[in-house]
Amino acid sequence: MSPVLEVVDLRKSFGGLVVTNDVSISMAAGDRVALIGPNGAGKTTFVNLVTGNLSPDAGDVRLGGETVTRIGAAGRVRRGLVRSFQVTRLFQEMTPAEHVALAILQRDGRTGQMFGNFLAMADLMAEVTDLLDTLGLRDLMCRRVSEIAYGQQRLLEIAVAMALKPKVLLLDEPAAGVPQSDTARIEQALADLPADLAVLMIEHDMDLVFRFARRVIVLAAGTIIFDGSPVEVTKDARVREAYLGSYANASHVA
Ligand SMILES: Nc1ncnc2c1ncn2[C@@H]1O[C@H](COP(=O)(O)OP(=O)(O)OP(=O)(O)O)[C@@H](O)[C@H]1O
Repeated sequence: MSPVLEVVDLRKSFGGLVVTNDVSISMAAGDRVALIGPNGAGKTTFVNLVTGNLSPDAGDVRLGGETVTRIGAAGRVRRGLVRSFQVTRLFQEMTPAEHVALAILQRDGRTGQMFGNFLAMADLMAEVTDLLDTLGLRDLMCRRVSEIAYGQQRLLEIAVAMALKPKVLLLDEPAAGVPQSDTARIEQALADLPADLAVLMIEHDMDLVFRFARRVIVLAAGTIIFDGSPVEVTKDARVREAYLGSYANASHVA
């Protein structure tokens, strides 16, 4: 299958520190990839380079075969590369329905036409309602974000990302900070993502990684030290040493 995302020899330094060291990965439609590694390994920097929030010193990013290295973040979103919206970027005074509606209008290049015509408005609201329903947020769609629980805000991030109809979705610790009682709902939302969507998730929670990912990439000091199956990752000596140690020894994985 031809890749939807290709990252080729990506390199980035901050001062004298090489944070992304000739990193290459390729993802196909339907991939479920977890990106793991110790704190400071360069995971967030890598995602920022892929999304266009940072410029690399060298290397290329390709989406569906098109080189987008010199295209900004908004242009990459239009081409189907979407990163989950961060809770910190949600507008506390706005409702989930308004967030999702704005994302749909942005996707369709209609942000100036929110109150265009009645039929278009009805279609928009139907799509908003459907999407929020899928994520279990329908009953909250007209509440302010400030009034809904943190776990629900994280679900709203996923809803906003999905409203943009991505081909590649990058998720940064989607369940971080969510109380244990609400993580099952987030895991369900991840399990329900469209089968043909390529998903790359940064995650520290190894139980979630092993339930979600069919492929694991390990970054350490800006270099990929492993790219393979979840079962193999626990057996890899370098990964155990750099990161997994106690988890693998506790043999949580079959
Ligand atoms: N804008 C910046 N300027 C200078 N150094 C930076 C900058 N951004 C990140 N770094 C450094 O780059 C290294 C990698 O950081 P990054 O946040 O990408 O790691 P990470 O793997 O995402 O870590 P964590 O798991 O803690 O989020 C760290 O040493 C960090 O201090």
